[in-house]
This record gives sequence, C-alpha cells and structure tokens, in this order.
Amino acid sequence: MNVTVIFGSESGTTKAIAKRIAAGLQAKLLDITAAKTADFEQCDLLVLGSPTYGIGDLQTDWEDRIGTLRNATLTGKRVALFGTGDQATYADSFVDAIGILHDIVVEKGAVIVGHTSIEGYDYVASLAERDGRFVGLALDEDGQSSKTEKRIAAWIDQLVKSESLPITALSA
Ligand SMILES: Cc1cc2nc3c(=O)[nH]c(=O)nc-3n(C[C@H](O)[C@H](O)[C@H](O)COP(=O)(O)O)c2cc1C
Repeated sequence: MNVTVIFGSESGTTKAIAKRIAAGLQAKLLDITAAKTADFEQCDLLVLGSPTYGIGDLQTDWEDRIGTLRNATLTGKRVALFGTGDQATYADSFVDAIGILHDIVVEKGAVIVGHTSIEGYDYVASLAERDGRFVGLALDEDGQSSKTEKRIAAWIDQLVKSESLPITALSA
C-alpha cells in the first residue's frame, strides 16, 4: 500500500501542510513542479493539495501543469484532497481549488475519499462544498491556524481507517 502526496504552494503554507500530511501517512511527497504523470498513477492512495489564488483559482504551478494530471489514468484511483484558503477575506471562493481538483479527478473516474464536515467554518460559498460537506480537508492558516493541527490529525486518522493504511504511530 503506497501513498503519494502531490502539492502546489506559492508562499509555503500548503507545502508545510503537505509535509505534515505526508509524514502522517508515511507517503512520498512531491511538489507539482516535479511530478510526472506516472506519479499520479503509481500509488494506491493519491493525495492532492493546493491553495486557492486569484478569486477561486488553482495555484499557478498547478495551473501550469494541470495537463500532467489530466493525462493520468485515474479510473478507480482513490484520491484524497486538501487545500488552504482564507475564509474571511475570500468568503465567496473559500478553498475553491479543492473543488477544481475534485472535478478533474472525478471526471477521470477517481473515487474521492476523505470528505470532512463544514462545521466550524464561516464562509459564504465554496466549490469544495458538495452536498453539505467538503470533498476534502479545508484548512485556513490565515484565520484559523489554531485548528489546523487537530484537523490534520483527524483527517489522517480518517484516511488510515478508510483506506486500511498499515500505519500504527500517527505523527501528525
Ligand atoms: C492574491 C491572493 C488571492 C487569494 N485568493 C483566495 C481565494 O480565492 N480563496 C481562498 O480560500 N483563499 C485565497 N487566498 C488565500 C490563500 O489561499 C492562503 O493564504 C493560502 O494558505 C496560501 O498558501 P501557500 O502559502 O501555500 O501559497 C488568496 C491569497 C492571495 C494572496
């Protein structure tokens, strides 16, 4: 059972989060700038993360290299998504990047795992919210950094259980 975490990050926040998630899942960690199409395919659980920029856009490196993901064969692939955003300043596009990645991988036949509750957040709209829950892990280091550690730990725990990952000591 192997796990790959692929992230993009402009100013380092999502990179630091990705490192923590990869450590907790004992996963291979790759920046999207270094990822090849095979990296999306050659794992049992694929974890993708991006901050949201512009107004509801993917981070630039993701935008520039989205073809690498679009070219991947993801039929039946189990995919977990995470993202960072700022719900106070960007209340109408909070963590939209998670929703953008979601739609791309779902169109390619992936199975989304790691949904989370929208409870505890305060935003107006988010592409990451579907049927009353987030399609991944939403983090707000700008306004709710004190909640991040617990949110990551709970998500890792959730994935370890749902994916039956052979991890005993959680390090998140
Ligand atoms: C110009 C700019 C635009 C942003 N747009 C959004 C947005 O639309 N939605 C959102 O949730 N966060 C938005 N953010 C907040 C970032 O996603 C957030 O600060 C994130 O943690 C940055 O991650 P990084 O350090 O990995 O680049 C924006 C930030 C900046 C500076």
